[in-house]
Amino acid sequence: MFDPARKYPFPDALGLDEAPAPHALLAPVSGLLGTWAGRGRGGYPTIGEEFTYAQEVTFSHDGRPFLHYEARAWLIDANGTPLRPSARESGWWRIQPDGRVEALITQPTGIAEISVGNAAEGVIELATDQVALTPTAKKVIATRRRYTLIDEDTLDFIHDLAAVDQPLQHHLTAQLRRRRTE
Ligand code: HEM
Repeated sequence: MFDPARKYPFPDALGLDEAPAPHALLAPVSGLLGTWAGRGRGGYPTIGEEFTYAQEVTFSHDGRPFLHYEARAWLIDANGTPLRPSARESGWWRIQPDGRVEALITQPTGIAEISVGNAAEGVIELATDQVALTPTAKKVIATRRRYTLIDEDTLDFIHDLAAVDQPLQHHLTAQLRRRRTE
């Protein structure tokens, strides 16, 4: 009989050594699998002073040719003390046989991005193909992201933003380190 309380029988894997095995199409992004944490700096012409933030990012899969992506950030002061929650987002990165990536990413600020790009040799580049906004969301026109695996434990991230009548330009730069469980 169907038991609704039963645990989901197909949990996500966070690493290559976990079941299920990653789908072959995930090869160009398999180095991202796992949980990453680190710090970044950000700014934008409309928001005054630059800010420093901490961030945690997780990429997982369930054996099919897409990644589940989840990220949350919080602002910190010069000592690293948390100040307040900041951006959160989650989504799906669909990997195509030629290394193209189609990403769907949503944010609680009323922004949904459809981004397309490419994954090759540890670099994943994504740029928005479409942005959908809820009626009260800030006017985001485009974003551009680049994730660079510096080594197996280090992930650099940059994020450019065209929004609130500003041209595409830097919003965020971060360096994340792989979080190991042992
Ligand atoms: C690590 C991720 C991010 C952090 C830490 C961050 C941080 C910030 C901060 C601190 C502000 C100033 C407003 C405030 O104090 O809350 C801001 C504004 C903004 N951010 Fe981000 N952000 C992140 C990701 C994003 C993403 C992914 C987008 C868009 C897709 C985005 C779009 C915007 C926009 C449109 C504004 C408003 C600018 C304005 O109204 O002048 N941010 N962000």
